[in-house]
Amino acid sequence: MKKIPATVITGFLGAGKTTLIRHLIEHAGGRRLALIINEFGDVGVDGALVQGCGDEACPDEDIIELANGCICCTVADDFLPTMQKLLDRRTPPDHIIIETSGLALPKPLVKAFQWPDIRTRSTVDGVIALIDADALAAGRFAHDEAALAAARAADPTLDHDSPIEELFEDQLACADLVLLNKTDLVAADRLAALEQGLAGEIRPGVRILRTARGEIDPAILLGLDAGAEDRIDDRPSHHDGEEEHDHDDFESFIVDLGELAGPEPLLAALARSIAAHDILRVKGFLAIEGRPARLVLQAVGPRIQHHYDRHWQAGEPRRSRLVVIGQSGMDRAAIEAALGARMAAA
Ligand SMILES: Nc1nc2c(ncn2[C@@H]2O[C@H](COP(=O)(O)OP(=O)(O)OP(=O)(O)O)[C@@H](O)[C@H]2O)c(=O)[nH]1
Repeated sequence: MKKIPATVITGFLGAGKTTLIRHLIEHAGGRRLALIINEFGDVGVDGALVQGCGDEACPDEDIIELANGCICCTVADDFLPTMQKLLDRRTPPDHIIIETSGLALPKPLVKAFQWPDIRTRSTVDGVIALIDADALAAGRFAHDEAALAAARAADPTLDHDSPIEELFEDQLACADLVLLNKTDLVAADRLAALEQGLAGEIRPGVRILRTARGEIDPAILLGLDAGAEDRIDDRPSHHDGEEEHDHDDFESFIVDLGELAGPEPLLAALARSIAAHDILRVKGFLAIEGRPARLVLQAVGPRIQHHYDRHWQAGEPRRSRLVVIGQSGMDRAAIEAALGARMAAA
């Protein structure tokens, strides 16, 4: 029996994983894809963005959201049963795409494919790591020596490097292919320097390709035939030997804003909040008075983007909700107040 190939898409918060997957679906070339989408926040924004794109390659029932925290920590409870159900289907998909949350370690997920019931029926075709070239060029993955020294002084038991840098390195070390994405935002000579830097973090033989908006021929991404679960020990991780790890370094919350008269005041407040607090990623949908369509809002670091994607549907509550993800200890109350959040009691 032919094993069903599965591709793991990893990459830090906002690197462009969902955008890449949308492109993949739109250019699937007759393959029937199933998607497993994992998010750190409690609101399934990525699933909602991919759902309803109306593509035959990926009907809505083939898009499965795992929103209960990072997939690397919920493998047994969420991921394995989901895979089993997909593989048990009378007509299983041709290829499974797994989008991990931006904070997930890919290795435990690859390891899950060693589980006997999965191993006989599916294989990891490849781990693809997306890198946000803009964020990398801005030094957002490199550790800040001064901040690390201060954190160590405050907590002498601190046994790891910057959590963002560790994640970044883990995701790269597990990859079979690296996509240096968002190349539209970075000059070509800078990109060459970034590639040189990345070369030291990846396994021998792994290629780095440049992409913008995840536009790449699916034939390059799918069919790597890596069988990654069979060579798991080749993929070093900062968390090797640990029974469990946690994501205590990061946290997320939802800001509920109701319907807005217009987006501008919120966009301005958000820009100020991102500059003032340890916010890494914001995403969600806004309802704007007099507008039949929902406004998608995305912020990755200081860069905020928004566009109307589709009409609010009948019965769908017109409300604005944002997921805010950042470093633990963010001043949630101050951020909520700045954004004008509706408090639960209001
Ligand atoms: N300029 C530019 N923007 C991009 C590119 N790829 C993605 N984006 C934008 O970056 C933002 C985040 O993209 P997503 O595809 O949602 O990123 P993600 O990795 O799925 O995000 P998380 O799931 O939150 O980790 C969105 O506003 C995208 O439109 C790119 O190549 N260039």
